[in-house]
Amino acid sequence: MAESVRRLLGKPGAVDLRPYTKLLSAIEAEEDGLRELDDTELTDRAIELGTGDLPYGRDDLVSLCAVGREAARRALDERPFDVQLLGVMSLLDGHVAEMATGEGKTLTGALAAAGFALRGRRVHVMSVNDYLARRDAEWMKPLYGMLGVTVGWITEDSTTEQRRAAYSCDVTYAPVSELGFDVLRDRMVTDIADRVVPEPHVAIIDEADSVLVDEARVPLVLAGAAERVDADVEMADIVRALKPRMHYEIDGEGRNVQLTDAGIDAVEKALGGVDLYAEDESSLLPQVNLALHAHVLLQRDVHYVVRDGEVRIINESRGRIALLQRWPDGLQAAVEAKEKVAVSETGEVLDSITVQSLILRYPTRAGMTGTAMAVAEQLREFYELEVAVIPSNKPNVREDHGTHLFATREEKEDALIEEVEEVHATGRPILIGTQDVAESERLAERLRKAGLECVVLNAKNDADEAAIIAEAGTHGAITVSTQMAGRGTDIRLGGSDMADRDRVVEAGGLYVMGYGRYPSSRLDGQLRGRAGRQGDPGDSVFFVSMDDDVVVNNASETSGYSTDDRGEITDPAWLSMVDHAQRVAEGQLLEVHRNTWRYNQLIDVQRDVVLEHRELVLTGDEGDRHIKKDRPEKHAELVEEVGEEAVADAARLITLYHLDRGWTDHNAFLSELREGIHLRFLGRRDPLDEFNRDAVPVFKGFLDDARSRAAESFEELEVEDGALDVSEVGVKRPSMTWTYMVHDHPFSSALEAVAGRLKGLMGNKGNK
Ligand SMILES: Nc1ncnc2c1ncn2[C@@H]1O[C@H](COP(=O)(O)OP(=O)(O)OP(=O)(O)O)[C@@H](O)[C@H]1O
Repeated sequence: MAESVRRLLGKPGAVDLRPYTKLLSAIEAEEDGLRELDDTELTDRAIELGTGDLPYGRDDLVSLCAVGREAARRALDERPFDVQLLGVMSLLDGHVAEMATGEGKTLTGALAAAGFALRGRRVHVMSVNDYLARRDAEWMKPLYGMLGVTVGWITEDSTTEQRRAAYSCDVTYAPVSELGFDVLRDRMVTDIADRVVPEPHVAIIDEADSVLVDEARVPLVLAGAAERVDADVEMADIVRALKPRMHYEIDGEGRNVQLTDAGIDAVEKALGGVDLYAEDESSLLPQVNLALHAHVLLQRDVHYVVRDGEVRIINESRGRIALLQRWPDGLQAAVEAKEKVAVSETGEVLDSITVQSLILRYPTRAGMTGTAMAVAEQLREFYELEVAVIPSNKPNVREDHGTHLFATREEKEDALIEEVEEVHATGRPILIGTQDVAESERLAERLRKAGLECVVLNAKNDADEAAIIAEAGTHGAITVSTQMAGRGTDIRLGGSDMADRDRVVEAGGLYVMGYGRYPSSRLDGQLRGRAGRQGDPGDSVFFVSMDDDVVVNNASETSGYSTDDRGEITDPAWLSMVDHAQRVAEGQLLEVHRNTWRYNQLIDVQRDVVLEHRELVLTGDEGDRHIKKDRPEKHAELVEEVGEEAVADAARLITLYHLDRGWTDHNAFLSELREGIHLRFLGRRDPLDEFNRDAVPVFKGFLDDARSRAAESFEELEVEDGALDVSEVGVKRPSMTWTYMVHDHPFSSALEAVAGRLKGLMGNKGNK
């Protein structure tokens, strides 16, 4: 079979592309006819395709692709390649299209969005940030216009009116977080007219693996009534004086830390001789633990940077500052105390939604990314999504070399620098991917000492990302970068203007070097994918040492190898051990994801019950009816004085208030319960069972409680100046709300990792 044909059939385990490839010649056959139409006729042709339902029948699908292709050619001066049309068809079937860097996912996504929109579906194209939401919407607007489809976009700064306008378009581009925050705010409205988000239909998710897998667990939070907590600087100073191993121990994966007996003694003494375990000191131990976590597990320039007097979290999978993110509860304040910066605002959590729950609201889901196959199992398990591996337009000629494994980090670094020197001498641009900010700075320093000038890109200067990446393909450039794998700017060979392209191509293209393997092969793949864009030449290679985190934390064996005189371990068995260690790390992340999902499922079920009831109160007379039944005399008395409508309004507001108040309190209870579960887990009971055992009965009386509280408040209502003022009976909504994302909590992930490990151990025993 010819290579070009085989490439179009698809990969084993992925969606079969044959039904799509079969249509390509029919699509092409329509092209000449369409070229003869004027623009209005072309738009009319697109609109005609709007009759009928989804999925498109064969002929309509062919016409849609042909019309879309012609519209893109006219509106954007880009004629979609066959492979992009394969992507469009897989998105329309609700799959995740895996398309390599630079293959034109933006256009692919837009054509699919238009396809859904023409058949009456509202489409939300989810981006990872404001910049991309706006850029992609504006870029694709002429195309949508020619297809008779309206498009809008939302960013963090959008006003309520702008949001409403954007949502009323057929296609709306928005960052995932803003969509989530709008959903949360809508859940709190007391007047239907204040809602902004329409009923969800179709989600097309850009960077799908990162959003659906890496960020799936991130809760988006709506908080109210901001308050300030004082930084516990004293506690931060006390734990700073503790010594590792003597006063505290860190677990093998660096996910948890615990005081030793000597540590407990030292802290008790430093606090003036208290007993940390005494009942009346029960708030002290959690504070010590928070300070200890902040001090030991969260490292500056690895997990966060301090910029402009603020602690800013680094997103692990993207390497960028995670805007709007904070650690939960006291942990954020503990890190701020550690760094001696002002404590940021905190507030009462009104409600939250995980990215995963947000996306599961959409009956139709599809996505695009450069790396999806590696998480195919999770996409199927959590979202019922299949992956369609779309071949590249031009064959990929990048050479992916294996891994060089060294005994120590020093030997790895020496070998890497030697290789940089050699490759640099040929003029090839080099991109070195590091794991964290501190590492990128240390490596850059060593390169400079060796006379190799380089540019560093990490979370500290991520604002310069576009400019740095644009020039990373310049002749002789050396760029050291943390995992800034997200999309945005291409690395063009020969620099941004490609002036020197021929010389760089001649030299062999971009040379990508990984300074250590990432905790997932997907991140490795994203780094490799920086080279070999659109058929460019390029190479990729990884340098690993036995003391890299991914090896130390996950390898079953770490001694007994032999090395050559440069310290390199060439035995293939040890090289496969590195792959194995990475798979163990991936497995752990999956287990954490699964566990969090299980917790959230129960919470989601309870939330749905509340929301369903809330909807009846908001849109109907449920609140008034209940109150009338529970407090008939008071009800009649007030109706007499102010009329039915005013009483029904007050009953609605009071009932909504008590439902929301109750939910906020229940939420706080659930998160406390979950945090506390790990203590009970030490008693070897399944934490999830424990959680359910406690969370279910507490929720049982929820609606009844809210109802009786509403009745009590109603009883106290008084008529003043001929009107009812519900704020007089304590019905006050937060004067302002604010939104943020909760960053992964080391406690719970530690707990979940332990749970996963134990389960693994038990499983192994069972197999013997
Ligand atoms: N059919 C086409 N013909 C010509 N140029 C195209 C076509 N499709 C896309 N392009 C161009 O290819 C470049 C990459 O497109 P885009 O940014 O959408 O890629 P991507 O797949 O999202 O890449 P990344 O993974 O880096 O984000 C853009 O400059 C775009 O204009």
